[in-house]
Amino acid sequence: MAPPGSKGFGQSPFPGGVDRGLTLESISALFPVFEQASAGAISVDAESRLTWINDSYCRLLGIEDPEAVIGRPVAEVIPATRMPEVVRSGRPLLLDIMEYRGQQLVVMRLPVFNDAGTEVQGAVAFVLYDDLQPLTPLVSKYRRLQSDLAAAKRALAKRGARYEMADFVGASAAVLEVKRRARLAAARNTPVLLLGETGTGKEVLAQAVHASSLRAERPFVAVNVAAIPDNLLEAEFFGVAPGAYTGADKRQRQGKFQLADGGTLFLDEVGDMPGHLQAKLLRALQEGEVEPLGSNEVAPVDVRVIAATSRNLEEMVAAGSFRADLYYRLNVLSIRVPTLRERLVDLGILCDTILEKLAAESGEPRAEITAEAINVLRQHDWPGNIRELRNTLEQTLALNEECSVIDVPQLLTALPAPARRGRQPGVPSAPVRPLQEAVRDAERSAIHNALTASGGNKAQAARLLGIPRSVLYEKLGRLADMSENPDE
Ligand SMILES: Nc1ncnc2c1ncn2[C@@H]1O[C@H](COP(=O)(O)OP(=O)(O)OP(=O)(O)O)[C@@H](O)[C@H]1O
Repeated sequence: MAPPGSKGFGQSPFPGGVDRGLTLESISALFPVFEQASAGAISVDAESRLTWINDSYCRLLGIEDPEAVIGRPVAEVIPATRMPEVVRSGRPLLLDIMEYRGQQLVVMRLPVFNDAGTEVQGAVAFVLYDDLQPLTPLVSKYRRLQSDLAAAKRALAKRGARYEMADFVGASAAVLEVKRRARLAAARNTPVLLLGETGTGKEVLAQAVHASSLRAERPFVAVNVAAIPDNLLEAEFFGVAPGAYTGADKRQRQGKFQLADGGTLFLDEVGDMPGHLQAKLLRALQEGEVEPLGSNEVAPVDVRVIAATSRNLEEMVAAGSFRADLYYRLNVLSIRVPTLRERLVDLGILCDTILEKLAAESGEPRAEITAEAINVLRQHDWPGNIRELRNTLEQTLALNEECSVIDVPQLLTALPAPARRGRQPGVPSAPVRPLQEAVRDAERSAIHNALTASGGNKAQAARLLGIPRSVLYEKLGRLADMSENPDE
């Protein structure tokens, strides 16, 4: 039956029109059909007191003396009933599952209106099924879909965070301390600040903290502040309201904060954040709300922030280029991630893990590395840290076909020049040459090192070298000219 006021199409089944709720008169024709087809029926008055109950419902509920329950509030007789809600709202509950002493009953509840259709004068209810058996296929399909959904959500969350605590490899005292603090961070919900040079594993650690936290099943969203042009950062972080500017999407575009809702947002290179956005980030952290670009409304977000930087934030605060209030907000729990130079004892285990990963990625047999080769690696300074170590091992394998054991000669094909010279005190490490030539070679080697460490990323290499990107391009151009005309 169409509810009062609803629209429909085609020829109406009720030519006289339907403009009232169910009245006693209209329900009386249908009542016997429902009553006999169902496993039980009751009616209540405008105060939700039981006015009538049939035999089968009494049997179902185990009521021996029906007279004793008539006139009592229905909720006293059937504690899980929602009849009072139907009487109060005047809205039917067409299908509901109600628990009664361990059984699950599928029930339908309908409000009953007075003749004028203006006031609820009670309600009737029918037990459609007293056993879920006939609904089993439906229920099991629902359960299967629920568990597929949960599995898909878990897989999605894992895709966000690929690393766990065990992936932060190392057994040195410095690494054990890092892991102790990371576990502490995982158990809390406060912001975490990861400090360390490029390639030391800050992102690995951020993912590990997320994976060990209560938010592990929720998203892990990473954003590298240095990699996004300043004018796009605000939209990237906080999203864009529909039609915020000419050409903007008609729909709302979610920012990283909204995408990370319920989970963790990893802000890499937070020291590169421009001033005006630092204020907005501070507000998001303090108030737990964000304001999409072009919107005057704020939206609540529940995000745990892990920030990382290779820059000296304290110095930046002193110089006025990083807000002190944001710094203190981010620096609730800080973890200094050690450089590879500080934990050379971990070289062996790191090489082992990296070679294992490289084999899994390429499908080739796993290569071994000799103790002598590791000794050579120990001589190097590793400005690009573990990322550089990984690149060096990857290049060694690429340059030495079918290499099953990496020994010193294989390693030297890929290792940047300075480490090859070794450190022999008292013996010149290279022939004495004119200073200009030595400086040029040192510059070439420093640039080569930085590019290897950054995996060819020139912006990152320039940062490692402590020079602007434009200067790096200029130097690369000059070095290229020199290799073409070596006598210049
Ligand atoms: N402790 C570790 N154990 C194993 N692998 C590591 C470890 N730390 C880093 N790596 C590997 O080194 C590479 C660089 O790590 P990651 O990106 O986490 O460094 P980062 O400090 O965040 O660098 P950046 O500051 O340049 O973003 C990755 O390939 C990562 O798998």
